[in-house]
Amino acid sequence: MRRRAVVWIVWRALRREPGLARALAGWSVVEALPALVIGHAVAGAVGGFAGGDIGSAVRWLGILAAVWAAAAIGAQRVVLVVARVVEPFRDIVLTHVVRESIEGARQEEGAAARANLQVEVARDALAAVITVVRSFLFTVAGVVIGLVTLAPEIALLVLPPFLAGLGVFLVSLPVLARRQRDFLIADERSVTAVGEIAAGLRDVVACGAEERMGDRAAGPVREQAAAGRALAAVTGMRTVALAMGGWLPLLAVLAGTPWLLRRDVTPGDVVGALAYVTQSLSPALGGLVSGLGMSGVRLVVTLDRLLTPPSIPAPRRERALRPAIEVREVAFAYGEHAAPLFENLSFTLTDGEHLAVIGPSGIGKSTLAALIAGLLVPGKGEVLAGGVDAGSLHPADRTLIPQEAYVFRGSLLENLRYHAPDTGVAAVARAVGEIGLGEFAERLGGLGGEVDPGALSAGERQLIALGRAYLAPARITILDEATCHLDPAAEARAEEAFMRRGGVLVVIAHRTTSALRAPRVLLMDGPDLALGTHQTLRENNPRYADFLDEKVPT
Ligand SMILES: Nc1ncnc2c1ncn2[C@@H]1O[C@H](COP(=O)(O)OP(=O)(O)OP(=O)(O)O)[C@@H](O)[C@H]1O
Repeated sequence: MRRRAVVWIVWRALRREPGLARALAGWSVVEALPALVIGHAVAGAVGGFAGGDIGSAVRWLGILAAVWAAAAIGAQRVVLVVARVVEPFRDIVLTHVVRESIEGARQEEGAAARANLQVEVARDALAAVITVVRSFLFTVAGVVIGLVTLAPEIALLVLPPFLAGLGVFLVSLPVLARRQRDFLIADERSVTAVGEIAAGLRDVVACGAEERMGDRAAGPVREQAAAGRALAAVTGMRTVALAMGGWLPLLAVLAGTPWLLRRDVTPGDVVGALAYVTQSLSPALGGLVSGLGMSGVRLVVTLDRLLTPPSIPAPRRERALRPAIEVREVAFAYGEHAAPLFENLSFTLTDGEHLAVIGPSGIGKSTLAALIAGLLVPGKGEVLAGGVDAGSLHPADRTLIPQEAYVFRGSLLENLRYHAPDTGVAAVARAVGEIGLGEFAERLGGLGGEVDPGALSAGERQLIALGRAYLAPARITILDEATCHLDPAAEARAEEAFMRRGGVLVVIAHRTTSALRAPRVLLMDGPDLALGTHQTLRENNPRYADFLDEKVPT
């Protein structure tokens, strides 16, 4: 379908302007003139010099120089004509993609913008393919005519190995195209995987999930390496084709020279034949092999993307609309012989739910946060976020703020809009008010005020990180003692802002007062975990009551 579409579009462009086909053919002939003339000119010049007819030799060289000059003009005109042939291709493909976009077949964010870029790439690739194939055909035609008119015996020596090399290349082309395509796709996958990890690197380090993330990236990287090796194997076929088609004819002429001389072929004709092979035939085959191998494959891969509707409908959007956490029979331990932190943990949080996790230091609260964020993998059971494995979440789908907040040198606005760069200033100002950043922003001189990370207190840094998470598009927010440097009133204000914001909120509590605000509370105080509301836990769970009594002075 793709190949037919390309041929159809090129055909339409040529039919729309019949003069275009004529101009392309005419200028291609001019461009290929040296391929036709070079052997005769060299043979004539050698014959002239050898026979003492310097005038004839110089005339032949003059003809060759004139032909090269004409070919240079021809090459320039060919570029202009090819540009006119491929321009309608750009318009037709782009119209097709935009129509699909409007009709909803591919309602991905930024699809049209990305398609525009890809269409440019495809157009350039098509121009390169047309240029290369056309140049090859006209050059080979020129060489064949030149050889046959120079000495048909030489054509007999040159053409069979050349055609064999061409055949090997054409046979290997589909496999080469497939392998190159696989390699490009594997390359993109590994870049995406590494890019996603890089985007969440701070969380990864904060949660000690380097190994897990390394494992996650290792799969695509290994696949890319395998695709690279498979590609290298067929690339060898290309070298064989080039050696057969480009260099065997040369050897055949050299080895056949005695035979040629016996059949009254002159030494000048033999040198002329060598010029045909080395200056025209071999470079033409090399150009076809590398041009089709690169531009042809790029054209096929890009058109594939453009003309085939995506088979996987944008999963991220849907997940973002239905945030939910499902922790199912999870067991986790750091290492084989370590005591398990959880043995059979299960709970579900739906959109709008808010859970506070409380428990003594070192019991595993941050570990639970990392499991929910998908930064750690449970030993048993599973953690789902938005219906998929939490480990496969895109970093933009959830926000995890650890204790030590990250801010960078730049304006307060830049710091706050880090995860949502398109947010309007009015929305940022509202978030500042909600989170309780107003006073600090005022001191800084407004949203444009410069943030100097070293000059800020830990609490101020936390407020900025909270404001940033509040504005982030993620609908799953995990605050891992992210308010520990705030005073209780500021902490309450920030948590309440997140509760009003919606989505799923998990607060790893630094103070037990967080539990009083949360509709659901998870008490971690040993392997038996208790989950309930503050009220039910207080009434039914003596450990919870003790824990609160210890922590909250009455
Ligand atoms: N990467 C790790 N490798 C091995 N053990 C770890 C690792 N991270 C944490 N631990 C251990 O796991 C246990 C739980 O740690 P975790 O940080 O989850 O507890 P916590 O309840 O969040 O503690 P705190 O309130 O002090 O932050 C602790 O004993 C800790 O030493």
